[in-house]
Amino acid sequence: MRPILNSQQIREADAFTIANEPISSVNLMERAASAFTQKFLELFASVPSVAVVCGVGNNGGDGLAIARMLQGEVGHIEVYVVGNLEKASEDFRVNYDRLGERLSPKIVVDESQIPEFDTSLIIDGMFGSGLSRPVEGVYAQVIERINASEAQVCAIDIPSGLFADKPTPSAGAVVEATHTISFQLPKLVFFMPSAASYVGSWHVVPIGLSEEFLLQQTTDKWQIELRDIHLPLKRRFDHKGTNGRVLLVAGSKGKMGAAILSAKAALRSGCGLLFAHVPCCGLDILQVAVPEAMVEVDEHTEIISEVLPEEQIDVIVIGPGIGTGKLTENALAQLLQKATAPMVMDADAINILAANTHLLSAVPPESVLTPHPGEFKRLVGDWKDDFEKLEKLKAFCKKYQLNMVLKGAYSAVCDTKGQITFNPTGNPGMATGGSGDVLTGVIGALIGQGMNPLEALRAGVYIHGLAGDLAAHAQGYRSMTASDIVAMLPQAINQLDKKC
Ligand SMILES: NC(=O)C1=CN([C@@H]2O[C@H](COP(=O)(O)OP(=O)(O)OC[C@H]3O[C@@H](n4cnc5c(N)ncnc54)[C@H](O)[C@@H]3O)[C@@H](O)[C@H]2O)[C@@H](O)CC1
Ligand SMILES: Nc1ncnc2c1ncn2[C@@H]1O[C@H](COP(=O)(O)OP(=O)(O)O)[C@@H](O)[C@H]1O
Ligand SMILES: [K+]
Repeated sequence: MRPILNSQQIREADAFTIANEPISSVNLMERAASAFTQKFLELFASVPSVAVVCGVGNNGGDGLAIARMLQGEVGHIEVYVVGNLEKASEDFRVNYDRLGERLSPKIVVDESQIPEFDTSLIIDGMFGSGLSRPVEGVYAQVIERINASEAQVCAIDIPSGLFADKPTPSAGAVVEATHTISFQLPKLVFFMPSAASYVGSWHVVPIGLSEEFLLQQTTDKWQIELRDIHLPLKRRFDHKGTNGRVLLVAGSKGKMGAAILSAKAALRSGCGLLFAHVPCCGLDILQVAVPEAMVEVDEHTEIISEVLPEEQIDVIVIGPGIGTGKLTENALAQLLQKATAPMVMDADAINILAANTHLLSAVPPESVLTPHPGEFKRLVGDWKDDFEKLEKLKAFCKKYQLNMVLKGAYSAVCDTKGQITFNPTGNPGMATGGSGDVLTGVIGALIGQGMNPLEALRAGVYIHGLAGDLAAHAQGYRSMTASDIVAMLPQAINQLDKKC
């Protein structure tokens, strides 16, 4: 997993690398600028004109080095330095001197000197991880002008004005980048919905910071990587009884689709036997749609009113489409009394827990909850910003000793110790009804096959997002449906199996 470190730790990583590689600070800047330039040229095939806007710290130093490296690679280049040159950092000065006559920078210290920015692209190198307070004054005016321009904006390391690891006060100006090329590690704020319009699409480039130092750092936030996913092996003598016996409790009148999507997803994710408990009205529907499932029928015609857990069930998946009526609430409460297998609780099962929080202590250990932000809010109340949302996620998981995935772009998986891992796969095309039901089935099947629930959660969100990406590639973001995600599960899982 890729650690997500705070600004202080990244500064220390820079310093450790400089002292121990060893490499001079200005050569590390050269390496960073070169890594940025290479990625930039990959992203932007032909750039007629670019303005490089620099502060006087090391982010600005990067900007100067990048401007030098882009000579001959892009069309017209303009360089601006915002701020007082007397306060410039040492490495900024070295790069200032290296610029040469042709790129002679224009200095901006007051409003009258701010250009219109009519280039096709702007590189933002005003502030990076050294930002220590909200951006105001002439810096804020430059940012406003950048944001008002038609140009695409590519930020160096982080958009200027955005704090990497804490809320940015609304008073401070922030660059609205279309792209961000960041050094070595992603910043925590990149995973936050509220920062999306500033960060744009982001990319991380290695700059050779000491791996030894990075791995020693303490953090509770990580990003899932492909190499972290280890699917359960299929062995020659496996049989359906050893490949996971999953009980799916899902559906109600008018919402049998949720049960079908979860059931298909579980079967496509390798589960051996799928028992589906559905209301009477769902029997024919499910039998026809998913012939592989064994259906047990509730006494009630339209809803789930009583669930008797089968013997030898490895995992119980409950929630998609079940509704929150009193009888279903009772059925869940009874199930919680009897169940010993871990549970995957989604959708209305979470809504029932939120309305009856005394039930939370009865949830079997090692169970997982899969709320979207609306369901999560019902469980924990509102939050004032995305950082507080993550704190609430940690506190909830620790208090109830549950694993949880808070779904959305960069779904956050949290374990019982409060460690959070963000999932990088997935796309906005997945914001369509039924996508979450698919995820529930995938996670249930992986737990059923013997993965521990936390590993199953991480692998499940990764596979689900990858299948979503493949579906978007095949169908387009706008047209893809949850069924298309199910259809792409085999390809996604095959990709992971090939990597093993
Ligand atoms: N050797 C290194 O330390 C490396 C640093 N790198 C670059 O250096 C950046 C960090 O550089 P710095 O630490 O010099 O800091 P920045 O360049 O981010 O900021 C410059 C200075 O601006 C001042 N400042 C902060 N907030 C302000 C505000 N709101 N208004 C006005 N002034 C403000 C502070 O005194 C700060 O030190 C990274 O983001 C990255 O781009 C890279 O070149 C990699 C190597
Ligand atoms: N913009 C997005 N980027 C990546 N994944 C997304 C995005 N929007 C939704 N998803 C994923 O799609 C799923 C939606 O789940 P949910 O809201 O429960 O849908 P439903 O209740 O309709 O089944 C989640 O796994 C979520 O992470
Ligand atoms: K920047």
